[in-house]
Amino acid sequence: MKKIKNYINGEFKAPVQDQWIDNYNPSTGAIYSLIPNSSAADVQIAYEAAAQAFPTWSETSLQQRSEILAKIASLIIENLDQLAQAEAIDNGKPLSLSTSVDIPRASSNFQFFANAITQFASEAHESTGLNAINFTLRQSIGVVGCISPWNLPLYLFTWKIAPALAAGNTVVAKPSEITPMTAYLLGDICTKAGLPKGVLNIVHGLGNTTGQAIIEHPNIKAISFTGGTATGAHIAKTAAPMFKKLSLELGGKNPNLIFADCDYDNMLNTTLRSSFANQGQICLCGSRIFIERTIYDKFKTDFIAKTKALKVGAPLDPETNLGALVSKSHLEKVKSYIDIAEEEGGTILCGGNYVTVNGYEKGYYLQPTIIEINTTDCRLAQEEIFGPVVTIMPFDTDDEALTMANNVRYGLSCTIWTNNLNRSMHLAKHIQAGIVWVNTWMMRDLRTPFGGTKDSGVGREGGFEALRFFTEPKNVCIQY
Ligand SMILES: NC(=O)C1=CN([C@@H]2O[C@H](COP(=O)(O)OP(=O)(O)OC[C@H]3O[C@@H](n4cnc5c(N)ncnc54)[C@H](O)[C@@H]3O)[C@@H](O)[C@H]2O)C=CC1
Ligand SMILES: O=C(O)/C=C/C=C(\O)C(=O)O
Repeated sequence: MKKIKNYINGEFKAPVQDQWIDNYNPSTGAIYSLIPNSSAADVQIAYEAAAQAFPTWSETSLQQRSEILAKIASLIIENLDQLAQAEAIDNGKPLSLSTSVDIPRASSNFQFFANAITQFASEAHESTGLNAINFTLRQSIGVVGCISPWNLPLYLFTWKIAPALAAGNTVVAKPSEITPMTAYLLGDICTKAGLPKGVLNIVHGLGNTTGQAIIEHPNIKAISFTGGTATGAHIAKTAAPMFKKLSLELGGKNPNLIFADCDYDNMLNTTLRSSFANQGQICLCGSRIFIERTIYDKFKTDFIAKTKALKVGAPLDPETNLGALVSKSHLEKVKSYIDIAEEEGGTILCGGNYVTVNGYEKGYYLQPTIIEINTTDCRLAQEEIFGPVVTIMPFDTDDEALTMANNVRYGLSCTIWTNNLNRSMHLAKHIQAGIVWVNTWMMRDLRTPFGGTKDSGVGREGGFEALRFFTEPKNVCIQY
């Protein structure tokens, strides 16, 4: 059985205690590799390698750092087929998606921050009348921790690592234990790109052992985390008394507000994607769909028809629209929400059942599911399901739509479908979310601030926000 190893100080290493975890292929339900369940001892070794590499890396010229990151970006593209296949097998997502989205974006993350760091500047303030000038240094923090989830494995792993490295930090990173493969393959790419030993250290293992050791480490001074809200709260509780810098990108329960005056065909096709892309396992998926009553019946009929036409299948089958869910326990969690639909007063309009895929009978497949609800005060409309399950409900007025959209503990993103400029401006201003899309979904410009409000997290990733997070400002005041 293939054994994935930790990547520490530029070398692949078995875990100190020789403890391993099974890694499942979600499309077949079979164990297909083993990964280290790294202990605090492994994290300490990774930390020491990172600490040793820090003085040199933080003083490496921006040009050199930028060239190495750009080289990683180009090697990811050279290895696109291998990485995309590995991601599809490890996560269960369609190969078409990992080939067109996940792996290209992982490359773009490195290329973007290779460029961004050469443009990052700090501020100066002249204290007029006092004969003084202030300038702000933005200094690398030191060793930082990056912890990422399983839904967009290499995409989100690199979204953290790239700015951390660009800003001159050295990194101890942990990918999700459920999808470790592409992070493992990244180690070799980093070596080939000439990233000096110890600058990036990848430690595999469970959240409550390996992850816990990273967040508790007294000298890892900043943590960038993406994952569930409960885990984010636990990290905040652990790290806050140690005064660590925290960036927490957490769950979402995003509203999709559809008005009668929208471009209907574009809305319908995009809503299908925002509902079921990656089996609905993206924190930005629009899982709560609210439709203006005058087009509700038409939308309902058309949306059901399009959803029924989606093919659930094996990730490597080019015809597949939805692959497998990431794990058996996650499949069961998502299904448990479908099972409470009736008692919550909901009606399952389509889907709702497991799918048996020929030749992949033990895989974790679920039909894309639409549930009609009549109140937003129910678990289906309040809790993050994080699967191919959406709710639909009509509204009559803009104010009602806004109230429904905001009636939730999360505040990550929102999509508004309308051709009325005033309406979109008004709603965008009053929606409680970190990201608002109008007449589009998941259109990403990596320069923009990315993150949520309320229980969707604290801090912003992306662009200079990420470089600010991964640096410590120091003001220098000179009187002349
Ligand atoms: N991007 C997002 O918004 C994501 C949201 N979720 C949500 O969270 C729910 C639970 O999914 P999980 O896989 O359990 O997510 P999780 O939040 O537990 O896992 C994310 C990462 O955090 C690590 N982790 C877990 N406990 C930790 C700890 N004590 N210290 C440090 N790191 C720790 C995990 O090993 C993984 O690398 C999902 O059903 C979904 O609703 C899950 C993944 C991504
Ligand atoms: O595009 C991005 O930067 C991020 C996308 C999705 C997530 O962060 C997520 O699903 O967690």
